[in-house]
Amino acid sequence: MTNLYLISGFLGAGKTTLIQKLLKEHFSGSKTALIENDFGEISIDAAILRSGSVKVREINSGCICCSLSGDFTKALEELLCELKPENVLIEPSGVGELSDIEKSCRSPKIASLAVIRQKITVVDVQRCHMYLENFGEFFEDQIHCADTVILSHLTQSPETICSAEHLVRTLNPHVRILSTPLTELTAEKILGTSASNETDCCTHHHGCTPEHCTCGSRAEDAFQTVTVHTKHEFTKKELEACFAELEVQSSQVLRAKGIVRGKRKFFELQYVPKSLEIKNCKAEGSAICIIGRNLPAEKFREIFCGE
Ligand SMILES: Nc1nc2c(ncn2[C@@H]2O[C@H](COP(=O)(O)OP(=O)(O)OP(=O)(O)O)[C@@H](O)[C@H]2O)c(=O)[nH]1
Repeated sequence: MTNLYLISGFLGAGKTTLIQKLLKEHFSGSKTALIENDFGEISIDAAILRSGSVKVREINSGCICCSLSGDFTKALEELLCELKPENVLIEPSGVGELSDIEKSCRSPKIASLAVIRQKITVVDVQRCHMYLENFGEFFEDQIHCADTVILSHLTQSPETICSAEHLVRTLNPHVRILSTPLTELTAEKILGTSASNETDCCTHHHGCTPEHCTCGSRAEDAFQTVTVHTKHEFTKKELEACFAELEVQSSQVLRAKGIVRGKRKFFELQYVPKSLEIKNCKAEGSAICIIGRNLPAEKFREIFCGE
């Protein structure tokens, strides 16, 4: 039996960061595969994770369990049959519903090949109240169905951490909450106690089965993505100025990420509201994916010298 680990969390919460840590510290010596689903035209996460050594299968656009439910179950089944991995890590898009992914993983075909070991949800303590208020249906489901919640972006005051913990507890009284910074948590601590039991933990039902799911249209109705392809060679300063302008043009950007060209190198861009990270990057790329509502696509193309 292959072990399945579901890693969910809202946009920008820290899923990929957690997966990178687990791959390095726990799964490196084992046959481990990763299924990635970015909400957008291209998968930035897959490009970043592929620059390591792990086998990555990506499913783009929409939500893996929903509009592409058949594709997801098929991709997972193929992967299980072809590779026979010991472990598969599944990262749904930030607007994927954990309950739906779980249902797909418990479908008869998959259940005969693999078993869910852990359902982990990463929760950004700085933004969780805002996300619950504005995107409750996606956010609640991810917490409600988790075995373990890892709190992220813990740089704020202890009160913020306490109120995030309280919010999580209200949505899922029995969940295990880890509130130590990710850098100080061991992989064993994260994966150690398998709280996952074989009963259907999730009482939230919205009438979808993996085969006939309507959630994809919900995610696609609620969120818009704009992908800007750009061959421009940026400096860090220029990129900072571009994102400052992006915030002027739209207050409804929830997430942006991309890989763009710099002078003789590539930059990985990670943006969540009010925070931009620019890192040197091994993977090559020339696109930025922006997620939010009522996005001015043309303005964004102008800002990033898009094609
Ligand atoms: N300060 C801080 N930054 C973090 C933490 N976790 C992740 N980040 C940063 O937040 C950004 C988004 O992190 P990702 O790991 O890509 O988030 P994600 O949940 O995979 O994002 P999507 O899949 O795009 O929704 C990156 O710049 C990370 O370096 C954390 O605990 N603290």
